[in-house]
Amino acid sequence: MSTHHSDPWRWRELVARELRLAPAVHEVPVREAAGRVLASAVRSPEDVPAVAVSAMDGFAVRRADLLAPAPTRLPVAMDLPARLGAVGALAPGSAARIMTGAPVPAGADLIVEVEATDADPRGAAPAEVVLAPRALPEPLRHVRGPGEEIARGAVLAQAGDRVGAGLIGLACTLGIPGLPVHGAVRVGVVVTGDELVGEPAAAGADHAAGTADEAPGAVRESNGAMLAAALEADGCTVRILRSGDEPAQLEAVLDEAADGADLVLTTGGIGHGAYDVVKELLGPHGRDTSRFSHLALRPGGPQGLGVLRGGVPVVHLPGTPVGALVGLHLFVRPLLPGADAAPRGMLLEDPHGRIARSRARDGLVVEPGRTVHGPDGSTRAVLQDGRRLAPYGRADLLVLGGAGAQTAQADTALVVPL
Ligand SMILES: Nc1nc2c(c(=O)[nH]1)N[C@H]1C(S)=C(S)[C@@H](COP(=O)(O)OP(=O)(O)OC[C@H]3O[C@@H](n4cnc5c(N)ncnc54)[C@H](O)[C@@H]3O)O[C@H]1N2
Ligand code: MOO
Repeated sequence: MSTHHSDPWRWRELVARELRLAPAVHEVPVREAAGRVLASAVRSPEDVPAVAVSAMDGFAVRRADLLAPAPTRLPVAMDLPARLGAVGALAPGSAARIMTGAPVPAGADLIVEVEATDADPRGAAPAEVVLAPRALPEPLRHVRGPGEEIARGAVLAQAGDRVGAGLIGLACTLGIPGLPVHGAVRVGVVVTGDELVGEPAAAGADHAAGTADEAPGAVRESNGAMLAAALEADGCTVRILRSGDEPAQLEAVLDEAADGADLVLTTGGIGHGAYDVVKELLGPHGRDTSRFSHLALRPGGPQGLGVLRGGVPVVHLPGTPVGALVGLHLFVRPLLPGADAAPRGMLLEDPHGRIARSRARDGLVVEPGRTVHGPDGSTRAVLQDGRRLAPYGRADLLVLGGAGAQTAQADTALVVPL
């Protein structure tokens, strides 16, 4: 790969900087927010607990009344279950039987757990109790103060977090009725090429079986369904459209794709040939609204980005299916709210040393890998055998090699989950 090719990491930054997706934001009822991506941070509207409550079943007392370590006999003046209703003050020289979660009466400053008394934990409250803690408890022992669990204003989750069961429980605890989540990112995928045959693969459609033999040079369209599968896994909704290699046709198809979309992707037509329709229409000799580059990246070298009519961002991916898939994962997924696209280090099993050898090359070299969990608790990326497309049948990782993916440990590679 020659050195004039641009750095893929810088391209990734450029795409993220220039193309901002603005998917709709909805406030949805808490139960419907599960699995969606937060559009803004969620803060606690109140203190939890709202007032001081007991953390133990036992007796609320005034510390000054305890003779500990000697036992103390006190009359039981109140019985406080964890129920609704106002709680009066505790008279000096008396105890209140109290249950876990019940508000601590004014005047009481600690709880003696029932195990440290002579009281029967069941049945009616006794008239008197002997309190025998081993030592004099610290002030506020077993009292949970206001805001001790959750302080009012505390950030419970950040924008971009996926809503999980924990946040749903918190929202219910706090009486938060709805959460602000992103609507699905609507993506128009435009596949280009006069050689493509078969119906564009609508979700659930029986995909174009047998049609490739109908004409010499025909290629079954596969990028649409492949990219849609990856995008839908990130919660996007996808429309697949097709264009031939005529700029006028592509122009009309792009207008249609951009209508109601947050993002448009194209595949094909960005190489160095005579019929590169995407480049011809949108590049410097056409509308000049997209820029194109050949990155030091294999596969997926040719890439582009721009803005369509109506301000809709567009990413141009190469036509080769593996190049398009790599481009999607490296450059498009980082734009999608909640997508898990960050490269991470993983132990690598590479029996033929392909990644190690690739490190002599510029930029990034991408190979398909599969996650394997060892009996020793280790997780490893195992490189899949085969050329180009075939090993992607079982791949769940992109394994990054080349000089642009050096890691500190030789047995570790950067991977991106597929
Ligand atoms: N002179 C040079 N030629 C090429 C270079 C180069 O550096 N110098 N780079 C090569 C690389 S790398 C790639 S990748 C391709 C990119 O070209 P395009 O993005 O214009 O892709 P197409 O030519 O349209 O298609 C390439 C290949 O993929 C098949 N294809 C396209 N779309 C689909 C689809 N939707 N489903 C299935 N298959 C598809 C298409 O039939 C071609 O076989 O440029 C190289 N050339
Ligand atoms: O960059 Mo291309 O054919 O290697 O996808």
